[in-house]
Amino acid sequence: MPSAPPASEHLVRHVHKFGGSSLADATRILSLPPLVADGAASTLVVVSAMHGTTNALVAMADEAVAKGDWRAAWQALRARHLDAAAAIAADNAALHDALVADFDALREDLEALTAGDAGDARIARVHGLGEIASSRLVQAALGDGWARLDARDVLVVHPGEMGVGVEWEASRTKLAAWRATHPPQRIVATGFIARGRDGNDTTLGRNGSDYSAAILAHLFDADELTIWTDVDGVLSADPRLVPDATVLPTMSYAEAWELAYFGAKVLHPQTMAPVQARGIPLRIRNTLDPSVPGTWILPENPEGDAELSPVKGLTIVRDMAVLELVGNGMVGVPGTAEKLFAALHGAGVSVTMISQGSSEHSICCVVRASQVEPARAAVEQAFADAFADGRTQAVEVTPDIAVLAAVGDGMVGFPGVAARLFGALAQARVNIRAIAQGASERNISVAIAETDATRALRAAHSAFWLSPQTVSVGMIGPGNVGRTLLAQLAAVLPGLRSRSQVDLRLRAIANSKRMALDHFAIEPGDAIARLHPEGGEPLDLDAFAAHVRAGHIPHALIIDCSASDATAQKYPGWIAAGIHVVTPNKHAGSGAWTRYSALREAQRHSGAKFGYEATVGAGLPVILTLRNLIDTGDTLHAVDGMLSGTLAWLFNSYDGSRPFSELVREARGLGYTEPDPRDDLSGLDVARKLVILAREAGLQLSLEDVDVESLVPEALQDVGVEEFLARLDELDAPMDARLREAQSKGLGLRHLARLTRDGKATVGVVALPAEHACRHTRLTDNLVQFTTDRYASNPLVVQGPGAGPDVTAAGVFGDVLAIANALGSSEGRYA
Ligand SMILES: NC(=O)C1=CN([C@@H]2O[C@H](COP(=O)(O)OP(=O)(O)OC[C@H]3O[C@@H](n4cnc5c(N)ncnc54)[C@H](O)[C@@H]3O)[C@@H](O)[C@H]2O)C=CC1
Ligand SMILES: N[C@@H](CC=O)C(=O)O
Repeated sequence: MPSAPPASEHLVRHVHKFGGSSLADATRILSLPPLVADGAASTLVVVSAMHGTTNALVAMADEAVAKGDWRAAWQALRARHLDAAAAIAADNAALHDALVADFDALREDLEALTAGDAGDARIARVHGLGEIASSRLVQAALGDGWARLDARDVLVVHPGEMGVGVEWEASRTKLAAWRATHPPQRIVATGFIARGRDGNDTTLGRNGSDYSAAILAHLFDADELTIWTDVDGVLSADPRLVPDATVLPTMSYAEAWELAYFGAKVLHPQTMAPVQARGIPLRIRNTLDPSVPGTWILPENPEGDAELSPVKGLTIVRDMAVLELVGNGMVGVPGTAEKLFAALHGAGVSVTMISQGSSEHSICCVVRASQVEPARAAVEQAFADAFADGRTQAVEVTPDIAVLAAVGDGMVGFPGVAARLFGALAQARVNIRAIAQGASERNISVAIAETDATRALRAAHSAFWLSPQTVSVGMIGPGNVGRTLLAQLAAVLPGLRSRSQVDLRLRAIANSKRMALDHFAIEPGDAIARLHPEGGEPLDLDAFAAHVRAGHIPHALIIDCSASDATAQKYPGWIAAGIHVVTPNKHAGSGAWTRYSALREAQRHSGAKFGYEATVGAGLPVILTLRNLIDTGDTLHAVDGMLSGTLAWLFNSYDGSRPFSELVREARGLGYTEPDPRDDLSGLDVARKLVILAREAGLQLSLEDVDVESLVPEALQDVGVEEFLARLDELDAPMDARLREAQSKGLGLRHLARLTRDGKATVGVVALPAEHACRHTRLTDNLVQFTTDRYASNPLVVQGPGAGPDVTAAGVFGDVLAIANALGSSEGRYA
């Protein structure tokens, strides 16, 4: 850690550092000036090499040392820089000449390497040429009034065990000398390169420009350091692995250090120390979108920050191995740990994680896979005596390990963080091999099998960053009901998210032919467009379900708004896999008993819910009412009434003034009928509802047990839907005769259903007197009477609109919300 200077000098106010991605070509370089024109009177810009340049230079140096051919690569790199110079400042001959001289010097170094005249300084000079060249380009792009600082003239460093260390006093002296010959002005400085104590060229190590910028910010006593990159800031996890990773608005130096050390790529791990020593705020911003606020890295997290999540970020380090020293004779013996770690130190092995149970029977540590064999050999040698006399038994190595680290200042003194992490890993079936948490409580690390790494990271991330009521939703069947439900979701979801923890993410949509899957979320209002024309991909219900059941989202739910038996076939499997299912589709509830029992059995095992309230009475609470009666110990004697919205509307409207067929067409147009209206007219739809209610009441009823009167003439039973609709008027004469006969007796027609406790079920048209309750219904009203022990002489009645896209979609939505609400914990988000 550098020491703070005696007094604050503020030689520059603001240091900006641009990485290779911000310097990819002349266009990007020309876009930098506005980013540094922030009003600061004194500014220092630190640059990396142009994108890909350092890799090219390293490859050239390797090629030269191997006496291979580096000339074509040299030529290409030179041309790239001269082209960029021409694009940035065509008439700047000095810039052109300086670059030509740089590349001539590079060629001389490469020739020397080829000739066998190697040496670290020469190699470092080759590696660092990219920063020399890019600093010239950036200086030209920034225009007049910018001096160029070759960091080798100022920075003095030495190699150390923890990486390159800075010779602060020597560097300050050199800076003072440099400043004496350079009037105060704005400066462009090279990143990455420096001088060693011996005066030779050296570098700060790969990706060391962040570190350069932090050192220069410290030396110039800057007020602020901005590191410009190509991402929006520091993310809560690697977004390539965790699609829901979010940009962290703030973090502390300590958190940033832990995250960088444990593999977060956005910062070089050594960057923090120089800025921390002076408390210089560090900000990560995106050159591609400067409007994004980015991430502030500050001495302390702002107050209230931990309420967002006690864990700031999660990282995964792969290619690790667990090394465990096991021995009965180690218990209570002082010095064992010292001996073990001294042996590892002696072998140059870096230890990432240490864990020892209080029994002291074994000490376990995690090391890089590439170092595990030297580590094993060193430990075996150090404990040779203990092995010989049996005090230690084995050095066990478990390969293919990854370390998952959860980092956050907010974990300090916050109960339940470890429980949440371990709970999430357990739920994702990730076995933990070793655990380490320092007394700082800022980092919990777990060693897991490398094959579990991505799953573990996603599960842990969702546990800390997503609401426990985040649900990955897939919707099948955007027809009358489905389309209306999408509109309801579009209207309600934004408010729902802001006033509750329920976070429904529509991630998949399918019709009978195609499906569209989205990693994040589809706006409900855009969902249908995603399928048209020929959008998405061919429908595959298994792939659809697998996508909905994303590992990184806590819960999954499929809404089936089709009338398809094929989709209903899938419910038991989906429910067994933990996917909740909500549907107005009656096939599963009323279909084959074996499938129905399989579905219920799957529910018992997985705990996933099956919401099918809308299958009876659309949005009315019919199933809920019956379930409450049964669950509270009542006994059902009978259910009877009107269970078809379509037939209710037809018989409420049919007075002989218009043909029956015309009314059927109108009911279809209003979205009351089933996709095939014969399902209504044949009584099948009502029979399905009776079966659903019977099963809910504990009766093993099936469709074939229901005595159904059909209104569909035999000749129309087996034709296609279109032909049936074309020949609808064949219904008119028989219906007309029936109506007239009823009217002649002062009666009116109604479609009724009845189920009794002995399993007798009937469905059909009945002529009723004017005083009958079913004659006092309106439009699509369903009227369902439950006669029970408690409601014996005066049945409990549920009445109201029983068909139509609006009320049905609302019934489906109600089921979805009931499930999502039940997923929440009563303890609050992170309590
Ligand atoms: N309309 C209403 O008032 C009520 C309807 N229901 C039920 O709601 C469901 C939907 O009814 P509507 O929206 O009127 O039907 P619809 O015919 O307008 O829409 C059905 C949708 O399902 C899709 N689909 C059909 N077969 C499919 C398959 N094999 N795989 C995937 N998708 C498939 C179609 O592409 C279409 O998007 C039906 O099960 C119906 O019984 C339940 C209560 C009331
Ligand atoms: N077609 C059905 C719709 C609801 O289940 C009806 O009319 O009742």
